[in-house]
Amino acid sequence: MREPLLTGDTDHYDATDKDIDKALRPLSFDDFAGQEKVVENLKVFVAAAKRRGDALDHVLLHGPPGLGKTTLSHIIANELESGIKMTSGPVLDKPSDLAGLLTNLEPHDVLFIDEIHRLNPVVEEYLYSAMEDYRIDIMLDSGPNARSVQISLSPFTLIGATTRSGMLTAPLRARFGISSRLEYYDAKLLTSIVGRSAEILATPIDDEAAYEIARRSRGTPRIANNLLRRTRDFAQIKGNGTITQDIAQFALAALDVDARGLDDMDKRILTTIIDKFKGGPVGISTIATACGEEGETIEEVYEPFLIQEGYLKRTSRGREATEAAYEHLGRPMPQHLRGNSATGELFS
Ligand SMILES: Nc1ncnc2c1ncn2[C@@H]1O[C@H](COP(=O)(O)OP(=O)(O)OP(=O)(O)O)[C@@H](O)[C@H]1O
Ligand SMILES: [Mg+2]
Repeated sequence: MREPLLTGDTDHYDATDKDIDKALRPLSFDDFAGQEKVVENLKVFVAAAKRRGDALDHVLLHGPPGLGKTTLSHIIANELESGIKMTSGPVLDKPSDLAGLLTNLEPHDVLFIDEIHRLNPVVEEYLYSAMEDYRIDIMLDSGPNARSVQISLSPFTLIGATTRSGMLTAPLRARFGISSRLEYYDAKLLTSIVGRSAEILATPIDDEAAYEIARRSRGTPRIANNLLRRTRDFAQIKGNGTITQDIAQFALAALDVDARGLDDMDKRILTTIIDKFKGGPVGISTIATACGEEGETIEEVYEPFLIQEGYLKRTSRGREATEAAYEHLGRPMPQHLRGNSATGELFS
């Protein structure tokens, strides 16, 4: 089976791939390409907190997968010269799991909670006082002996990461003093990321090849790095080790990544809407069933890019394929769909 380029974290890689991942991860703000506004602001907040001797305010990082949320969290901890403890929403089953983590934090440490939109509501409740007052109330015993004790915590920074900021509850969102949205990277930035990664991997790569990989990476550094690793395999087996443009094009075609960076699932989503649902509008769950993919994954992973690139439109009645989608897939667009007449967008 083809290695999934988009979904999931790095669990499915073998050990060497994990090691490579680690090696490619930027460790300081200066190594981190792009997201200038986010990074500039974070630099100021980190410097100010350090100068005052305070813990950095809580940070929410949101945006599509693979854009650098986890990476930035490590960088923030590094720049704060603090420790970092990592966990994720679904893992924190009970309040005691959270209490265990919180009570082990040193002053100014970072607690990173990935997928924070998937916190158990009971655990989330406990997080409120921890974030606000650096204390938690723990229930000891149960039944008639039940009593609550208050535990003070070290001042700490919670960094929450999510691909679905819309799913965060209002009280939780309100407790983050800093909220940063990561955006897709342009091809130029990704070219420099590919160049840097190739250098770390000691793989020679031509400029055109780096650009070729970059522009087909769905604006996502994780994908750029994955495609680089796979093209490097092709260069070593089919070529002389150097990633040339020819090798890059060959490898990307073999990986089913098309000229605009759309992969198999992207294309499946668009062809489903066009061929099975006359271009839409069609609901996300219907698309999901027809494509054999989770609706949540489509919304989180695929749709944001397809919308940004102008292949897909979100309307009140569902998703619609755009003229660009018809064109890209080589399908004639029905006359009645031209000029948005079917979407009601002209008048909304
Ligand atoms: N700005 C950047 N410069 C260089 N490399 C980057 C940058 N952002 C991300 N990367 C690379 O992309 C990979 C994926 O980034 P990261 O794991 O931080 O994404 P994420 O936003 O946490 O994704 P997910 O939502 O899936 O958890 C990292 O291993 C890192 O090497
Ligand atoms: Mg992550």
